[in-house]
Amino acid sequence: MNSFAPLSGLTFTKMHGLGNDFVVVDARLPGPRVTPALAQSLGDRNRGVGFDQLAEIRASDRADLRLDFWNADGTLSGACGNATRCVAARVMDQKGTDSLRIETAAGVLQALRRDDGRISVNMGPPQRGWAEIPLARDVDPLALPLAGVPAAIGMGNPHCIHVVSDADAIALDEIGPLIEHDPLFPQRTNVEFVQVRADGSLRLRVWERGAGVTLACGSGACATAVATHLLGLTPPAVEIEMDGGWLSIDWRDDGVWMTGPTAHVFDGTLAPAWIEAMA
Ligand SMILES: N[C@H](CCC[C@H](N)C(=O)O)C(=O)O
Repeated sequence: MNSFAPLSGLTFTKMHGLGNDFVVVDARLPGPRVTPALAQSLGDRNRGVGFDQLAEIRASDRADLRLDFWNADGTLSGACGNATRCVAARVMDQKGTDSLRIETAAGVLQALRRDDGRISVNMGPPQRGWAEIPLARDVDPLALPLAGVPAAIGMGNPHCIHVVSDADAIALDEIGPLIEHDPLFPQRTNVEFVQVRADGSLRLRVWERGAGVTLACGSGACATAVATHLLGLTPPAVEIEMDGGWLSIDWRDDGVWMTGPTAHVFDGTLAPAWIEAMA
C-alpha cells in the first residue's frame, strides 16, 4: 500500500510540523501534475483544502524521492523544512527505516528519525552571498539598507531576519508583506522577527513568502539561527520557539540541521466535481 495516494485518485495526505501545515500529493503515480492554478485552488482554506505549502513527491535518480514545494499563492519555493520533515517521517514509517535522502531544488537533503521520535533534516549550507540569497544588488547581507538593519540568509529560499527586543510586539500582518515585496529581494522574501531571550533561546515569528503568517517555518528557523550566530548573538546550536512550538537548530560543518515533531492529520478525498471545476 503506497503511503501517499495519487492526486489522480482524488486523494491527498494532510500533515503538519508545529502547525505549519501541508497537503502532500504523490505525482509519481498517474494523474495531473500540480500547476500554479491547482496549488492556489487546493490551498484556498474556504474553497479548497487549505495549506501553507503543497509538497509534491516525484521520482528521483539521485535520492529516495524528490520534493517540490508550492506556496498557497501558487508560487514555487526551493525549500520547505517542515514539509521535508513531514514527508520524511511518513516515508520512513512506510519503509521501516530511520534514514532517507530527499532531492530538492536546494540539493539532496538527509533526513533522520531520532530516538525520541522527532525528525531531523540537514537543510544543507546557508547561502550568504548577496547574489545567491538573492538580493538585487551588492550590499552587506548582515546589515541590509532597510528599517531595523535586518540580515539576509538563503536556505534554498530567501529570508530577511530582523533582531528585535520583543518579537510579539511586531505587527506582522502589516509589516510582513511590505518587506516580502521590497525591491531589494528580486524573488521576494520570507520575513522573520527574532528575539534573543536571556536563557539563550530564540522567540521567532515568521511572515512567509506566498503564504503569510505561519505557526512555524523550518527554513526560516535555520536562516535565523545562522544570522544570529553570524551576528555574534548565539552559538551555532540554538532552541527556537515559534507560535506552533519548538525547533532545535544546529549549524554544523556538514550543514544546518533542523529537528522537531511531525504529525499526520488525515488522508482526504477531493470531490470529482471539484476536480472537474478545476479543469
Ligand atoms: N514553511 C516552510 C518555508 C516555506 C518557504 C516559502 N514560503 C518560500 O520560501 O516561498 C519551511 O518550513 O521551511
